[in-house]
Amino acid sequence: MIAIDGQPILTAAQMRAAEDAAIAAGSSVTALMQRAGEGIAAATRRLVAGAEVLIVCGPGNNGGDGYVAATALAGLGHPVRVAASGPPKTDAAIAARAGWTGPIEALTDATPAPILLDCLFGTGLTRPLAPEIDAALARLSHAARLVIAADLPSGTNADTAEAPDWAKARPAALTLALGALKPAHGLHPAAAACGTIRLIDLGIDRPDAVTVAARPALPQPGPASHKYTRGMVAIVAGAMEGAARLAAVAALRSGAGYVALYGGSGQGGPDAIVHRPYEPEALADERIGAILIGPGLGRDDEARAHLQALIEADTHRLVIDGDALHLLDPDALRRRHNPVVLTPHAGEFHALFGTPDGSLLDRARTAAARAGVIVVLKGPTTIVADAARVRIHLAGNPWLSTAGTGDVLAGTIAAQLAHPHADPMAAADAGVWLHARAAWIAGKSFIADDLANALTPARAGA
Ligand SMILES: NC(=O)C1=CN([C@@H]2O[C@H](COP(=O)(O)OP(=O)(O)OC[C@H]3O[C@@H](n4cnc5c(N)ncnc54)[C@H](O)[C@@H]3O)[C@@H](O)[C@H]2O)[C@@H](O)CC1
Ligand SMILES: Nc1ncnc2c1ncn2[C@@H]1O[C@H](COP(=O)(O)OP(=O)(O)O)[C@@H](O)[C@H]1O
Ligand SMILES: [K+]
Repeated sequence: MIAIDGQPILTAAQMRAAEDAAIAAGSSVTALMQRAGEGIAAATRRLVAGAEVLIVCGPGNNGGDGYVAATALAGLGHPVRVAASGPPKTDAAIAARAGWTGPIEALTDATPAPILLDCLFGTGLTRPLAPEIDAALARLSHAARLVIAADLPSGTNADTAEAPDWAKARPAALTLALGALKPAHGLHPAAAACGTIRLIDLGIDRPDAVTVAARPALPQPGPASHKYTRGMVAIVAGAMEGAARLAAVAALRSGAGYVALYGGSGQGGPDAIVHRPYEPEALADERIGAILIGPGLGRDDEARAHLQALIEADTHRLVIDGDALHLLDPDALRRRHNPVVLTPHAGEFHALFGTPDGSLLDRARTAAARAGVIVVLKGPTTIVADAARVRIHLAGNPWLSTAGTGDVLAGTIAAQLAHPHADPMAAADAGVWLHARAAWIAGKSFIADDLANALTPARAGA
């Protein structure tokens, strides 16, 4: 059982292909199932302190994992019962079922136990749960002290992240992803139904274009550093200066060496922020590493002109956020040479790109490919994508749902992007990671100013 940072995420079809490749290379479904079932048994035993476990088994290989886990737990003297929705149908599950010598109850009248181990369906789900199965899981999960899901809470669609009613009402305490994570482990509503997620590694080779974000490697200042080598951020201020100031504080506290606000009243905020009048020539300064436009910019003609000038000048890396996303033609970005990061929330993303096919992960990647940019699609799970890669961030928390936290994120990303030689995708990733870390440091009921301030300890600990 291992932590999920940096781990690949595979769709159900990719998982089947990876499993087929492992089998072609000499493994077998039975061997993989043995490893999965034993891993589930070991993780369960560690968590439940001797309490009785009811394992519910379905007809496919998820059920097969359950029979292996039941046999392993019983072999260790752990109290365990098994209930099934019907007979096993795959060869490996039939063999696993044959290894279990205890009784098998019918799912619909099984008596509950303190621990429910859910092995009914995993990635092979082909249709929503029948009402009597959902009802049985609702009854057994409510009566249990703890629910553990094998691979996914049964009834979850691995790719779209739709979740069944029983699991939305009674999330698992622990979900053990088998072989690799699936999109549903990261995307809501399914992610909330999974509880804590851990991986049981089955030794299968997996593509890594889509992964859970890992802890970033952040540059540290050295003896030769000065303010420009740490990265200079320019922020275009507009109608609501407070938003641009929040972004400026965030940029400074997350590692930028120099932050200047262009335009606005020239006042307010910490003295470390430099105020300058808005002049296109000033923004051509070669020492600027990245320019942020959008927080509090307004949506009038002046704002539109400022955005257009920056996009056309193509002299610097850009972060485009907030109001600027409402003024943007994403297709115009394709002509640019310097990297661009867009930071839309779901509504802004929809207004910019409509609803491309597929899961949120596919949509973010499709949009990034269309505009030739890096997309940071913000939400309870934040997705960072370029045309080829997707990183998902699960570490934020719901206290971030307060005004101004998006401005803080934009400034944090701009600071990472401004660092000389920063890889743009890694910079966007690092920004989201630092922002989430700051949210945990800021505690509960924080305001965006507290979050920006918490970036100092977040950056210090990274
Ligand atoms: N991918 C891998 O490398 C491994 C996968 N394993 C397990 O295998 C699982 C996938 O196994 P399967 O492909 O057999 O699929 P599942 O065991 O998830 O379920 C498929 C079975 O359920 C039936 N079914 C699907 N939706 C249903 C519904 N709504 N109501 C009633 N019946 C329904 C199908 O007809 C089929 O018989 C994984 O989730 C994992 O638990 C492990 O055993 C070993 C390694
Ligand atoms: N329920 C939530 N759980 C986790 N993160 C959230 C949640 N709601 C919002 N966030 C995060 O808070 C930030 C909000 O940004 P945004 O929507 O632009 O707000 P604003 O424009 O008010 O600053 C994003 O980083 C988003 O991922
Ligand atoms: K399951």
